[in-house]
Amino acid sequence: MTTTAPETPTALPAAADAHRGILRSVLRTPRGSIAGGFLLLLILATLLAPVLAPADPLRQNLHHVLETPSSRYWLGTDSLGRDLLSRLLYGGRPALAGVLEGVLAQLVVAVPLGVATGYLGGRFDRFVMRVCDIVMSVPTIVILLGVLTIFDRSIAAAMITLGVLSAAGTLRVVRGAAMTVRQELYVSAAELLGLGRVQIIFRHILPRCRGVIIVQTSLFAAVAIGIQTGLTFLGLGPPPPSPTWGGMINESAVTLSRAPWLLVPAGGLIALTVLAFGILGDVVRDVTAQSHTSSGGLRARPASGRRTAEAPVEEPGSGTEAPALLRVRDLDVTFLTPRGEREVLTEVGFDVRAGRTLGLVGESGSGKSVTARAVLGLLEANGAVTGGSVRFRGRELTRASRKELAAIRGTGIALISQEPMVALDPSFRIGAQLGEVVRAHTRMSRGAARRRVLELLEMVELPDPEEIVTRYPFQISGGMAQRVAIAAALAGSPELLIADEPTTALDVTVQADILALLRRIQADTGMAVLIVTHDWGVVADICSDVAVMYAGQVVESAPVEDVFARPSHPYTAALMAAGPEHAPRRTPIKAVEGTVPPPGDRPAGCRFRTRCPLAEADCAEQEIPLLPVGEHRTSRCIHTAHLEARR
Ligand SMILES: Nc1ncnc2c1ncn2[C@@H]1O[C@H](COP(=O)(O)OP(=O)(O)OP(=O)(O)O)[C@@H](O)[C@H]1O
Repeated sequence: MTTTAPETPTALPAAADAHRGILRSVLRTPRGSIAGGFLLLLILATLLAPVLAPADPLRQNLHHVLETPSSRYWLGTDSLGRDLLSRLLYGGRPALAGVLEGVLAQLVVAVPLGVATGYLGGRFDRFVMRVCDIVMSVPTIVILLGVLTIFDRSIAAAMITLGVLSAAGTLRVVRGAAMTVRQELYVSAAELLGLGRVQIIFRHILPRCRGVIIVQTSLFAAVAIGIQTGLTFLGLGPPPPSPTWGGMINESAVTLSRAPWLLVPAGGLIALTVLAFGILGDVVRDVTAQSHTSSGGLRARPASGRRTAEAPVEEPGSGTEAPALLRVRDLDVTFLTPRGEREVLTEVGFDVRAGRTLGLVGESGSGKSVTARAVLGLLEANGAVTGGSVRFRGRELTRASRKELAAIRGTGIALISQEPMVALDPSFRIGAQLGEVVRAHTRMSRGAARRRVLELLEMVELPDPEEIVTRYPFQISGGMAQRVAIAAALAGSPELLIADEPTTALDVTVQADILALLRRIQADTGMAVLIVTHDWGVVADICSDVAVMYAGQVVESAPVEDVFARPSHPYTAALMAAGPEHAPRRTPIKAVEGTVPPPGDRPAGCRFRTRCPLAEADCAEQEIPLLPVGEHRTSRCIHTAHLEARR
């Protein structure tokens, strides 16, 4: 699970392109440029109809009826001798105005509600979805005919109604996109850094939904033009002799056998317009899909692929009397899976004291990440804290409201993650992102926030902060991104920093620098650190206390020197079998034979007993509690004496 990021700036030209603007990317494709160009010309031509039209669209000339195209009448004339080109140009105005009215109505309803429901979820989401179900079951055409009757054939009223009714479908699509973006780590990171919900929606969610919004708008425009012309074909809307595209089709139908050409200009233009909107929607979809693929490396990893750790302790050995800043006790977390409920954490407990660093260690699947997420109140939707407590500065977090948690994040507790790149929104420059975080915590002017950003970048020892602020995340290396993430975490001067494998994704040479930086910042600020790691080198380098996790429990906790000197759980001993003094620095924890049993498959009694060299019959008899094994030390083993004897 360890991935190493190259220390050269990540080259993602496709992603860079994607972020330069959907419109430009669309216009670079042949289909997009033709469809876009056609629509642009159409809009300009209809707007400039009074200038461009060769004749008055209402002027009749009964000497020239039903003419085919000629140098005088470029597109011919209708049954009353009116110039078809002029009527088409003028008729485009109500058609495109109708589309605009419908599109605006749809956007006004669908975008705010779609983004809000996708991001916020919960009861509000469920209520809006039920309303959507009802709206979608209503027969649109019947409502439109009713509206036309009530509003005296007003096409504007009909198109606005069409937009509102169609918003239900678009809302669902936008909601889906917002839900996906909601899972991105940079959104969690923004929450953790203390950004408000409205800020997150405008800065992170909405920009990432714009692709689907444009696609939906284009496709709706294609439908709207069909409906607008259909209604005018039926004689609704502006009464004759006002030119409308639908009306022109209607007129051509009357003389179809005598003058079939009459159908071609209006019919062709409507078909081309519908086609152009459709193609534009397709191209935007392709372009945005490409941009998502090309920035695939920046997406959140699935939950099971992440790491964190915790450990249960009564008084995890710290050797100091400082009160615990973070106190976790008997924490149970359960996930609802396709195979039923699974208790992933059982009675996890540990303390993190001011100025100290607790390392959570354990193999993959031991529950480290879930512990960290539970502390931060960021469990996935299928997970819940089912027991125990998480207290920060004495305040219970498991029952805290969203608002209370938001107030603590960033200024109380901050997070840096394993892959800093995913915690940074690829669409914004570093300076803008950091500035936003700084301003979320302080009521600074933009200028003051900019100075603070430069200060923070200097604090994390980044060379040339003035230049760094102008770069996008994909233009900096993994090590630099981690420093930026640390700078963002420090913006709110947090008392506790949770570092989820902060060096795992980095090049070995950069890992030591980042750890040294963390150590220095901790010494300067006195903040507490909870660090999740697989790496005994990291533990030795930076931790003052250790909590070892196995199969959803803390099995040992102690001051770091004690653990290295004399592990008091066979699992810890097995993990350290190579001996930290012999193990190369910053090497992953040595694997113990076998694997961590998954939540549904844990043995009764001691969870480690199936892999334990010291296991005896009594290990299976009952769950083993955390037992004190010395000052500030606890172990979940009833045979520690045997461990001593084997030394
Ligand atoms: N959303 C979820 N739904 C169901 N099970 C989950 C979910 N998230 C985590 N788990 C399970 O919880 C257990 C602990 O996972 P966790 O990611 O905390 O382990 P970890 O010790 O951090 O491992 P790693 O170091 O590989 O990240 C695993 O068995 C995992 O499958």
